Amino acid sequence: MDTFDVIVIGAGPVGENAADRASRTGLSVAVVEAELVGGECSYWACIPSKTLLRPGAARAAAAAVPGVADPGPLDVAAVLAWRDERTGEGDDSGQEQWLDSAGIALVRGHGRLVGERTVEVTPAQGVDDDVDGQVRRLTARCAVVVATGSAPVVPPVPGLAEAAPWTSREATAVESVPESLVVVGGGVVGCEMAQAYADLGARVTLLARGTLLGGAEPFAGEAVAASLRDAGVDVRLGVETQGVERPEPGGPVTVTVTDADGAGPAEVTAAELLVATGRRPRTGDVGLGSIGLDPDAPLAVDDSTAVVAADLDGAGRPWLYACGDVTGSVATTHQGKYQARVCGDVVATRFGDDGARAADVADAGAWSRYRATADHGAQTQVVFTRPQVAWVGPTEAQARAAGTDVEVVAYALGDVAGAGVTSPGYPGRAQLLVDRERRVIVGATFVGPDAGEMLHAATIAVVGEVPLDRLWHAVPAFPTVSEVWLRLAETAGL
Ligand SMILES: Cc1cc2nc3c(=O)[nH]c(=O)nc-3n(C[C@H](O)[C@H](O)[C@H](O)COP(=O)(O)OP(=O)(O)OC[C@H]3O[C@@H](n4cnc5c(N)ncnc54)[C@H](O)[C@@H]3O)c2cc1C
Ligand SMILES: NC(=O)c1ccc[n+]([C@@H]2O[C@H](COP(=O)([O-])OP(=O)(O)OC[C@H]3O[C@@H](n4cnc5c(N)ncnc54)[C@H](O)[C@@H]3O)[C@@H](O)[C@H]2O)c1
Repeated sequence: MDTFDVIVIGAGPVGENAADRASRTGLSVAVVEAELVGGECSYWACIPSKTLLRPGAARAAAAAVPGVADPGPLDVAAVLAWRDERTGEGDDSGQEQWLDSAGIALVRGHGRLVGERTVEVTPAQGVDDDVDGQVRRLTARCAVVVATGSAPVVPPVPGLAEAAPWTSREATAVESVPESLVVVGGGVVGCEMAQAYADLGARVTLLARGTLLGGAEPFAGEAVAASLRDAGVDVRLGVETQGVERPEPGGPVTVTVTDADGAGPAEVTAAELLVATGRRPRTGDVGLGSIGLDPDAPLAVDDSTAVVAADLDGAGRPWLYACGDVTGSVATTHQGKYQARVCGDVVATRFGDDGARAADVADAGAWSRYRATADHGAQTQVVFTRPQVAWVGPTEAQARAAGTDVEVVAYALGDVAGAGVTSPGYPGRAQLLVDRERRVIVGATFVGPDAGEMLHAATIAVVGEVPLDRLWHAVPAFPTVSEVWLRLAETAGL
């Protein structure tokens, strides 16, 4: 059967979720996947990177506690073996079985729109495809969801592409750790991989155009830069990459940089080079031109995840949806899956049960399950460096630029009793942004060991718009690091 109610292009974490939710009112759903079911996150991003980072964090936590013997260097082979175990060594048969058990059809191959609600699937390189070298044409009775993710950007620096640099794929899939690594880009991937490779014993140089972690509060990037330097990483801020040379394929690579003020040039030579300069939504080869959309732009969506620029179907309903990295509005698995839950529920309700409940979607309020409202002011992110950096909502600068009069309330994590019994010199800081007019928290940043585990309390406070006076009654347990919430409330005047 080549006709389904819903076709999802891309079976990453986001596409899988959207397909699952869309099938819950009995709609037939197919997902088209060109590589591995589970997407970037499972095999070349979140999961491998976190397994590479966790051993170093565990070692540092143990080493910080008096009386614990020096844990010594990491067992690199064991770390890589654990990474392989967690990523399933590129075997997606478990994910395939899950799709099967959920009643979702998997079509392996490369999907492209060729008109309204029509998707052509062609063989994809290196994939055991279902199209047997043939082109297969799928028709969707109701909706098409694009969840094709994103691809790394390699900037047009002279010699860079020719040097065959690593992107995050090679960095997370490594079989042996190079003696030295130069990382271009001081964002999330650059900082996490600089941390991981320093932990694994490589001599690391991190080249950042500006400061580190530009999307977070400035104090977060400063803390990560200081800690990476303590770990032996050569962190160079405010440098511009001018050129790359690699005379022998696989041989040493030399990067030429200048300071922002033009000083230099200086050269950095290393055994390997990682480019971590951002990602772009994967829209270029999805056939968007066939339906009059710009293939070079992210697929902008409204709060119901309907693609804004797409035409409606004959009954006046949106038929094209998108979620995850491809929208350009989120770049994490958890926010993409949030969009996917909204998308799947919108599609299932709008088109399922013969459309009997379509009005539920049309009339939905901002905080209904049919609107991705948290995308606007409550996106979360955790960076798994040491210290970890975790935040929800806008930074102070972003909040002020949006016209919100915020009070900044900050407290040193090391000054709470729970930190004092965790380890001497416990580092870190918690910061809340309080809307002065409404007396609710609109943003929060935590920097410290395991800071990501403290984030969700803040996310609940932001999404729930919990008044500070009520938050006062949420009593953190003694002696935990989360007692910082009490200290923050006191600092805010309670
Ligand atoms: C190194 C690294 C570490 C990261 N760590 C984290 C983390 O710790 N936490 C976090 O939340 N996020 C993390 N991210 C971000 C996270 O990986 C992405 O946000 C997430 O993978 C997006 O999911 P997605 O389903 O939108 O896209 P993807 O995971 O990219 O999946 C898209 C899928 O679509 C398929 N596809 C694309 N085009 C087609 C086509 N035309 N036809 C058929 N199939 C197609 C692809 O093969 C792929 O399987 C990390 C990213 C990187 C690079
Ligand atoms: N823990 C997590 O949630 C996690 C981990 C890794 C990646 N991710 C996601 O993956 C996405 C991609 O990560 P990323 O680090 O590649 O992107 P990023 O946008 O976080 O950082 C890119 C960095 O590269 C710099 N840059 C851009 N062009 C440059 C150039 N020509 N020369 C030097 N520097 C340049 C930018 O100034 C920026 O600092 C992120 O948006 C992030 O959300 C998430």
